[in-house]
Amino acid sequence: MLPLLRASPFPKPLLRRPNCRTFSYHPSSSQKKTVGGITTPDSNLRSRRSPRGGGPVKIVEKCRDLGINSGGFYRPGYKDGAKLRLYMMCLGKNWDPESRLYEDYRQIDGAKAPEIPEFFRKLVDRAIRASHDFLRQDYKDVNIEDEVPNMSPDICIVNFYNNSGKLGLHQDRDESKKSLHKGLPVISFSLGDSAEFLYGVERDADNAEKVVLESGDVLMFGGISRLIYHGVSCIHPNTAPKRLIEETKLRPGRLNLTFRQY
Ligand SMILES: O=C(O)CCC(=O)C(=O)O
Ligand SMILES: [Fe+2]
Repeated sequence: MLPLLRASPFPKPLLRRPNCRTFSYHPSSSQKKTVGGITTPDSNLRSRRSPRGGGPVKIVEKCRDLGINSGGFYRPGYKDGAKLRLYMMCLGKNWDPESRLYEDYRQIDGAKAPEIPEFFRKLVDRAIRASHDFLRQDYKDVNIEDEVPNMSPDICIVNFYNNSGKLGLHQDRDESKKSLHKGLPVISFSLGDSAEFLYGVERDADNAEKVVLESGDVLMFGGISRLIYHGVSCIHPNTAPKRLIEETKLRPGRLNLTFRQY
């Protein structure tokens, strides 16, 4: 269970239902689907090894490398002592699920957060540009900068879910007021097994929208959707691309990287 959320200190319009939109683009099926509230553009994350050196294999290898060193993966807990159903590692800044604060040194072992690798930042940049191209092409009436404002990530939270992993509905709202007010997007990369991702204007899992995030999908929520409730209801076992597993020996489960700007 997530701790109770405080009343929002942020302007109401960020949560207004009529303006919530989702654009979802699944490059694997060449299908463009509008599902209402968030953006998932083509990310180049599906190509085996991107020519510019930022493909999924390299991301998994980098996360593994960082994950076993200082500041690497651990199983975080909430205030009430319950453990999250995932392993987490923070890059750039540490985020503590118990206090909901960003800190230089994490509570569990005093480790400093490793730097965000430069090629991760480049991938984020490319994903933002891809989403702008996508919006320009298919949603001529939207203001691109309002929908997906540009941002430069200084936080990356890396989660690893095994096959029984999940994450309750929550808002990402611990970044600076300025960042939230501007609607700077949360940009999420999914690798490995697919996940059922829930989202909605309210914290109500029964009535939340659903989208399956596959390996290689990028999902963004910014602008008016920045404070959308979201979570992972389940992982679909054995759905990771075979090649990715063969090349990385990634264990069963799902790796997710979310980037934000504090
Ligand atoms: O794993 C995901 O897709 C979501 C992760 C998330 O919401 C978070 O880290 O705040
Ligand atoms: Fe989140």
